[in-house]
Amino acid sequence: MSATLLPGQPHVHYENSQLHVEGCSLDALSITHGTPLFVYSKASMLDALAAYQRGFAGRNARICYAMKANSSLAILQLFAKAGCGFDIVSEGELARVLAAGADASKVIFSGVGKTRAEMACALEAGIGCFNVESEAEIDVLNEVALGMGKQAPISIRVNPNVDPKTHPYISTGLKGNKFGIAHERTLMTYQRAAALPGLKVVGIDCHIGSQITEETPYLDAMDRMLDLVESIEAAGIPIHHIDFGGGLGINYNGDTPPAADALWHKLLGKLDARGFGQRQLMIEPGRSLVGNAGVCVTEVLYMKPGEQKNFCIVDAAMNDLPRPAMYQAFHSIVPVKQAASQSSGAEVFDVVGPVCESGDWIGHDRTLQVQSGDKLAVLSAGAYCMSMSSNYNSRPKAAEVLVDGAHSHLIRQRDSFADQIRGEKLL
Ligand SMILES: Cc1ncc(COP(=O)(O)O)c(C=O)c1O
Ligand SMILES: N[C@@H](CCCC[NH3+])C(=O)O
Repeated sequence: MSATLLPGQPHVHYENSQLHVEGCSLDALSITHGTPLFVYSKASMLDALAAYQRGFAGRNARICYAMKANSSLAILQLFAKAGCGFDIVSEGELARVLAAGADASKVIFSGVGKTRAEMACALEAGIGCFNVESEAEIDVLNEVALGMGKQAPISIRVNPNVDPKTHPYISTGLKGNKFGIAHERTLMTYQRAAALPGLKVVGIDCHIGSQITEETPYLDAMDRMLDLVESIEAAGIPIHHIDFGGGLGINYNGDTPPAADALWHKLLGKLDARGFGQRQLMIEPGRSLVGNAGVCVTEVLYMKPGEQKNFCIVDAAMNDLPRPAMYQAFHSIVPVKQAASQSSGAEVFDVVGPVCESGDWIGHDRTLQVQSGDKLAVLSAGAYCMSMSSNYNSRPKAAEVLVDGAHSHLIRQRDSFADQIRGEKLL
């Protein structure tokens, strides 16, 4: 018996040439549940969480899982049971975390466009904090809270103008981004918010971007945040918690982000040095908790040799895995069964889906030894894949399985076509 680990995927390995997630064979799971199929490792998610927990040992810290990365109920339940709070960005996300058993007081609500209805719903549920993103939102939240006879707990999300050195679509902490309140306007905005009777200032927040693989942007952002906390407190407004957002990257293609515990060791050093070491901390990690825990299994439908390109057409598509089309993102693609001879017969293919768009690709120029009927696994598909999937081309959303050791649990069935047309009316 031979076990071969895959880089960056601690719970995905070949055993006797068959790809496994923990103790479950992906070939067997895809025979039972069909393809495309998302398969997640519970141990991988809990290990990723443990790295943050180690980093915060002995500190007053709360890990609020940014559920937009993967909002499957069973995954939310797993993090809720592990003691996490949640970072949400819509009423729909609030409904999901509450359905999964989350403690509302550990929920924080981010996003630049919260509606009055969403604010009211979150106030009614008793969430822990609104991360307010504009001066206009401050006034609306104050009005909504007063109308309900409540006070809304708030942090102001600061845009620290730090370059996270990531894809421009997932950078959020630069002046040109729509997120947060400009660093220079932060103090006056706190002073305004603190004077409003419907609001209670509890913290400060930032989130500078996603898939960050360097520590410098975090260290710079922390300096800027602590400067602000000092000036806000000097103006007589106490800041009970510091929320430092999420954004830590994962290994997709040889990326080497810092480990969560090592990064936080450095950041806590900064907090300690400036006397903020005992302040309550919050973070909002998404991708780094779930990204490397998931794979998407897909079956090869057709091999299509061409004059300029060879295509390997699979049954997963941009509606299941939108990241390549949206950000030219790279996901490793590996066979579910390793061929007897690794080198002979391998060719270079574009791996593409059935959707009617030239942008429907999963991998460009991949060297594979495949034929129709074979299965492939798209790696690092735990974050921003299922949660960004759609029914484009009226394709059903894929099923999802959570693996726990040798056990597998179907946590979401493939959509039915009846589900897709429910709620629509013929004229
Ligand atoms: C406000 C906020 N918090 C947290 C996250 C989670 O980011 P990531 O999945 O990169 O950790 C995001 C997404 O970038 C976000 O917009
Ligand atoms: N959807 C992005 C991350 C967005 C983070 C949310 N602000 C991705 O797949 O990389």
